Amino acid sequence: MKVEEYLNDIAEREGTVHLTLIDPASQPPEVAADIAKAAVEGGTDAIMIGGSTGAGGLALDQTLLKIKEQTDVPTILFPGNAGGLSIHADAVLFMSLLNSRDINYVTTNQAMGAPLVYKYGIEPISMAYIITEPGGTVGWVGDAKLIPRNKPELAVAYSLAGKYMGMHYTYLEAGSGADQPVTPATIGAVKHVLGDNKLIVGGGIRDGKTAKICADAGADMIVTGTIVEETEDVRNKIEELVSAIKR
Ligand SMILES: CC(C)=CCC/C(C)=C/CC/C(C)=C/CC/C(C)=C/COP(=O)(O)OP(=O)(O)O
Ligand SMILES: O=P(O)(O)OC[C@@H](O)CO
Ligand SMILES: [Mg+2]
Repeated sequence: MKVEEYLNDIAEREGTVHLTLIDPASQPPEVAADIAKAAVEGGTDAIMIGGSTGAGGLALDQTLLKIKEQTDVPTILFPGNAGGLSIHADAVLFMSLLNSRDINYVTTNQAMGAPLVYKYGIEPISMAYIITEPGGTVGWVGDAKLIPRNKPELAVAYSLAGKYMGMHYTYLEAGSGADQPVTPATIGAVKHVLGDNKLIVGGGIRDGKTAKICADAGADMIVTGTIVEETEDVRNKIEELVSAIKR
């Protein structure tokens, strides 16, 4: 089964998908694999691998290989640029940062990376990537014209544009480690216009209660990264998040 189908199927059956984001630059491959294994035991549906700085090359390949030794859920690349691709991944969130001012993040990295995706046989999942305030490192690196927190209509406009350009997924990002996630009002307004297209929400989600607010507002998939890196008991934390968002 394709990864996209696998995720959509879980979203339909269980209400919401949980994705664990691992930054290959944050820990050695063995440690990343231990985190991934505990996350899968806690009920996460797939592992996303990426980072906005220094997340490519050998560390990326080795992190993927170790994770694949320890887990059997799909591995999905979340590349900061064309260097964030690896032959060892199952799929890639093939995204355009729609509200970037920098053409590199709108189409150039995609063009430079596309031949590798083709050659390696990685499944591309087309995605509109939209960054809201506060935006964090990824907002800065991606030179995003950040959507104000209290302007759902701007997030709606970009999301609709992505849908009309044929992108299957939309990702509303508040930035890794954000003090607060995207507002429920923005999530709800975007999901309303997306209809069956899948909505991913991430950035600043640290507990089950917050994850549930995002899921109830309309998120089909919830991404958590920082909290997984920071917590002592990964399995327990993922269980908390997963049980809050699944029916
Ligand atoms: C499709 C291809 C080949 C490339 C896409 C290139 C684009 C559009 C990138 C968007 C901008 C960008 C820098 C995205 C990075 C996404 C990401 C992995 C963010 C989260 O990383 P963390 O490592 O959790 O956060 P920090 O970077 O803050 O550590
Ligand atoms: O690290 P956190 O805050 O969980 O954010 C995850 C993801 O949305 C970052 O791209
Ligand atoms: Mg990082």
